[in-house]
Amino acid sequence: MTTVLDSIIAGVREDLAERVRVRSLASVEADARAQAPARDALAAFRASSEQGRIGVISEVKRSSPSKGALAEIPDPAHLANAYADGGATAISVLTEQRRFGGSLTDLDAVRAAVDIPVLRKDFMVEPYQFFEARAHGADLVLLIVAALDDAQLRDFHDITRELGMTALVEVHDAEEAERALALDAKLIGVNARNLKTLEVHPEVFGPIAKTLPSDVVKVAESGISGPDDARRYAEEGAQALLIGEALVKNGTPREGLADIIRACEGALA
Ligand SMILES: O=P(O)(O)OC[C@@H](O)[C@@H](O)c1c[nH]c2ccccc12
Repeated sequence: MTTVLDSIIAGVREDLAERVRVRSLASVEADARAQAPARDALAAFRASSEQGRIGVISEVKRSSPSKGALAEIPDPAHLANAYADGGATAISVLTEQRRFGGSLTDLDAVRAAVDIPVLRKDFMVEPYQFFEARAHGADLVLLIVAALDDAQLRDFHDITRELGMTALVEVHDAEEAERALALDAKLIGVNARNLKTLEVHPEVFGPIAKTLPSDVVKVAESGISGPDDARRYAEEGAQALLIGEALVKNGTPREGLADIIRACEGALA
């Protein structure tokens, strides 16, 4: 059966083939290696949680396969500044075009606007994309365990680290969490949205988080609609949250984000 994830990845591969045709791997890799060093995102998350403060990865996302159009975001740099001012630890920029309305141009704009770590959020299926991410100034990339086999996971995790970036390794269940731990991943996201069905199941976070070692930064992802959901995740062991929709649809994202962070005070496990 073809899942949503499969069909997204088919589109990502087509778009990628076009970029590879225009620009060689060697050229992108040279550009990646010429960048200033990536920011240490893991240190930023750890510092935040040591201060008893929830980390937030605030997302720049125009649309999604589950919700359709969310927000126009004519000026991603402006939104990124609001996120940074509101206390974001990092900013996630969707670069997938067909379903999420993102681009590498958005990544460039956000990178130029803020100093905090930036995540290139895409469906990473070829080494080329990792060099591309670094060439565009990304500090973090996403590795979706459900989309990759163990050999790919290891290879891509190695490339990520070799380029000085941090991988946010995304899991949906206990078995995927095991595969993430086998990589020695230190930043693990539990996505409450099943990428095969697009349903959100917030109850998956707590039990998986409990099985993760204490040196792993645990990120709760998807469906966080506001301060109450955020606080619940903090109480269940989240050190960081990944929030898209609720922030892009908030007319005052800086304040919305600050409210979420405030709501988690005193709740971190
Ligand atoms: O907009 P939300 O429900 O706050 O979700 C954000 C984020 O978790 C979601 O965009 C996401 C999580 N993992 C992904 C993988 C690919 C694309 C998108 C995602």
